[in-house]
Amino acid sequence: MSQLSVDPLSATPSPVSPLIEAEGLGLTLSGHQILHDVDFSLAPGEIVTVVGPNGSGKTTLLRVLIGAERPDTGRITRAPGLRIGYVPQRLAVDRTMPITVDRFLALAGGTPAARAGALERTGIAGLGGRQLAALSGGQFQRALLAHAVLREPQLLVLDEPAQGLDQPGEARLYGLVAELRAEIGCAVLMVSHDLHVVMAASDRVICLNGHVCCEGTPLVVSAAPEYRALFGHGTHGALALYRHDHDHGHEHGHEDGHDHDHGHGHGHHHGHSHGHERPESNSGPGTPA
Ligand SMILES: Nc1ncnc2c1ncn2[C@@H]1O[C@H](COP(=O)(O)OP(=O)(O)OP(=O)(O)O)[C@@H](O)[C@H]1O
Repeated sequence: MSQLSVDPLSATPSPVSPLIEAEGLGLTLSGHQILHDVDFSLAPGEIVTVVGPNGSGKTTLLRVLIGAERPDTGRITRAPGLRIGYVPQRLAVDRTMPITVDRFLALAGGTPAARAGALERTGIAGLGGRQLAALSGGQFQRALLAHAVLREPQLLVLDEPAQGLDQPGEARLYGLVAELRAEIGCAVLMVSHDLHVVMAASDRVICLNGHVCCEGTPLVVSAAPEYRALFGHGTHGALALYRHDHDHGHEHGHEDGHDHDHGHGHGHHHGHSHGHERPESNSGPGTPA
């Protein structure tokens, strides 16, 4: 479906320029090709989730798209002055270095009122004086979100924002992400391993395995052969794959009770039949506003 805006002067619908548009992205690190031939486009207000096996390049793609990593090939166009709020995959807080939530937010700038507003928005009002290292997992992820929304971003980039949370906590966090999108009007680009969440909260899903295996609405992707080759059949595929891979050597206390799918799908499927279901406004070259 194409995204249109109405020009108040002419009252004629006009296509909305993408926030980020990229073509033919490729990146090799330490002699390993991490990404190749990746095309990408993100419209204002859209929620796009990247799924893929461990090591498939999801974090790297996010870093390339926000400009933290330079691709070897391809081109990226970002809307001029694009304000991005970023929650990285890992942020370790050293308990020996005390820092309160409010001081942490202050690192991103903003007035005390703006910081209080960000805490309010993310459901942790009143925790500003708490030590960052003393927060629960869910509170910590919310503090990271508060940091990311402080400057009213046009784009929120979230790399597994619900990691370490139990299922209800995960559902609440993604509910919050949807609320923030509605309130701020920002687009959201995130990495997630939870297909249920993807189905509920995303406008579009990109299945990545070094390249874009398939993309489209959650329903289209979950039925795509490329997706199923990676994650297996049924809605538990993605979750089970992730849980299994992360079950050894990590202390995820909440994982008991989940089915473990030992059919890894690590024979990475490189068939290129793109089940693309792109919004029309994303398919052509555009000059971002
Ligand atoms: N700076 C680097 N130098 C060399 N290899 C790297 C570097 N960064 C990432 N890689 C490799 O690139 C591959 C993709 O990593 P990336 O973190 O993007 O995957 P991912 O899909 O986000 O994985 P996960 O689901 O486990 O978080 C991995 O094999 C990783 O070891």
